[in-house]
Amino acid sequence: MTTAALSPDELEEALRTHVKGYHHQHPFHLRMNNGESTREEIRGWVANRFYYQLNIPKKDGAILSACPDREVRRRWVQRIVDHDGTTEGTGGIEAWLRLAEAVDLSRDEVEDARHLLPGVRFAVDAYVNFTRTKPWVESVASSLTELFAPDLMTDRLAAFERHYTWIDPKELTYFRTRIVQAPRDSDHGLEIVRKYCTTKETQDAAMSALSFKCDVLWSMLDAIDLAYGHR
Ligand SMILES: O=C(O)c1cc(C(=O)O)c2c(n1)C(=O)C(=O)c1cc(C(=O)O)[nH]c1-2
Repeated sequence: MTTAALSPDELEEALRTHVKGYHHQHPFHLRMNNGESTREEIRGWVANRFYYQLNIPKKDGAILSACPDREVRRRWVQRIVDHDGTTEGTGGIEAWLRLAEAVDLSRDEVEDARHLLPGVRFAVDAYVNFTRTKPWVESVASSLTELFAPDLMTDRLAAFERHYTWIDPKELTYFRTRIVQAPRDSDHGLEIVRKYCTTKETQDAAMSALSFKCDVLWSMLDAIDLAYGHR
């Protein structure tokens, strides 16, 4: 650890090294992208990931409520619109439910959380609680796992189209949309962290926030792997 504050470019570089703890390397994802997942594993993953999707707008609402910067709020609010949609049948959560139907889960069984694993619930709740209790810039830093998401989603989309042909490819809209939205979101998050984290203390906090978030995503997959993984 250095003692002096980093320049914005050095900080960005340090944040990007967190890719080494990102969940694209989790054995469950490696198998999924290799075409080795069973239908049961895919269904278990889709049903459980729904709880993450459902909670993203709540954590973005927590960030908005703590953010004093009007210009940031004007842009950040778009994330809630992206996930919740503006009318019935629109938005990311709806797209995820359509993915669930495409893997032969009913909307009911996904929405009533009957498949939700305790470990996934704890991990997702920890993320929302983090954003409710930590300084808003740290919460923004925690969202920067999105820097690494597009590559994983691009690989996932290709893997689904190639290996899991039992899933209607037109119901993979969620991933196609996020591949476009995530870079826009992470650019904004990065801009905020570069601007506000100018001391060693705030930079260390941003780094810890991003590690914490990598752990949230990793823990979700640990729980899913333990429950559904065929090894
Ligand atoms: O499927 C994935 O691997 C993945 C990862 C992440 C991420 O890295 O945080 C997000 C998403 N998906 C996602 O769909 C999403 O909407 C999202 C929002 C956020 C966030 O922290 O604000 N991360 C992610």
